[in-house]
Amino acid sequence: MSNEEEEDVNFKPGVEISSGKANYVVSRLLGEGGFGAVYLVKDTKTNKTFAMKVEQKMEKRKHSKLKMEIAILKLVGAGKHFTQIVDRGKKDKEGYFFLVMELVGKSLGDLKNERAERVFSFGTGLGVASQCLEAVEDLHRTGFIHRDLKPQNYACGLDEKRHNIYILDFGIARKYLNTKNELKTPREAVGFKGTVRFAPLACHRFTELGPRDDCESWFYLLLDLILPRGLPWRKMNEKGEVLKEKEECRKEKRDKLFYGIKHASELNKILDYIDS
Ligand SMILES: Nc1ncnc2c1ncn2[C@@H]1O[C@H](COP(=O)(O)OP(=O)(O)OP(=O)(O)O)[C@@H](O)[C@H]1O
Repeated sequence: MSNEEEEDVNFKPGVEISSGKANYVVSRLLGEGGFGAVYLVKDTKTNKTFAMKVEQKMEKRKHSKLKMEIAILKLVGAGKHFTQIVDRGKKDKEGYFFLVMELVGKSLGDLKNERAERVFSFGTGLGVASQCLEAVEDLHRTGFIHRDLKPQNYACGLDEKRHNIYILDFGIARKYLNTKNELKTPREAVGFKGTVRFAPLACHRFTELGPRDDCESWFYLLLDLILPRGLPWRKMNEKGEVLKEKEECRKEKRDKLFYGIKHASELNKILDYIDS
């Protein structure tokens, strides 16, 4: 494969992309991830704005993240916590896939960081997190787990949908049910996937994840939104060190985990419930 083929798609503002359905013009880059980029685009006929996620086609990449996202968004259908698919396509000559979807607003991570105290109030955090959990529940019903829940992968809607929370980025989601709706046989060893700060214990231990592990990441997300001092392992990068801290926070460091917030006993119960 030539270097040229491996170069990432890099759209400048003004670039036009046409599909069988519509013509889109790129306004600006919204964000970049490991496998592609998301652009703000406008339908040139209707002037409506959307988000376009673009992924470079690569022979060496066995599984397209974008195809996975499209498959999941199709499965969940009109779920209120999922961005609706507007259009999708493949550009064989230019070598990329694209997905045009409903445009959403800022991520929970960005909204939290914009606050002076870099934290939501307990009430806001709880309200937001309960919508985040609803979204995961809807996803689990389709037989998939997300495996990378974090404030950066949730966003608020726009305008009249500004109080609605959307779940984003299904690039490392995995099917946990087989065609008979039974749990798939767990693999013996699994590579670390996801984000160290929000990873469940099972991920650190290289074992197969299931729906409960998404719930564990969701619980870390809830704490991240409301803890004035952040998660106890927020400054650690080394996976082994983070695992040790997460384990200790189950035992002698429980108080440290919930330091500075009310309703610690209820939060304790939620963590025990997830762990059991
Ligand atoms: N529908 C959307 N509307 C507005 N912004 C979006 C939308 N989807 C994604 N974004 C933004 O684009 C950025 C990248 O999105 P996303 O995380 O889905 O991409 P990714 O390539 O899968 O990233 P990663 O490699 O981190 O998993 C994020 O900042 C996200 O907030």
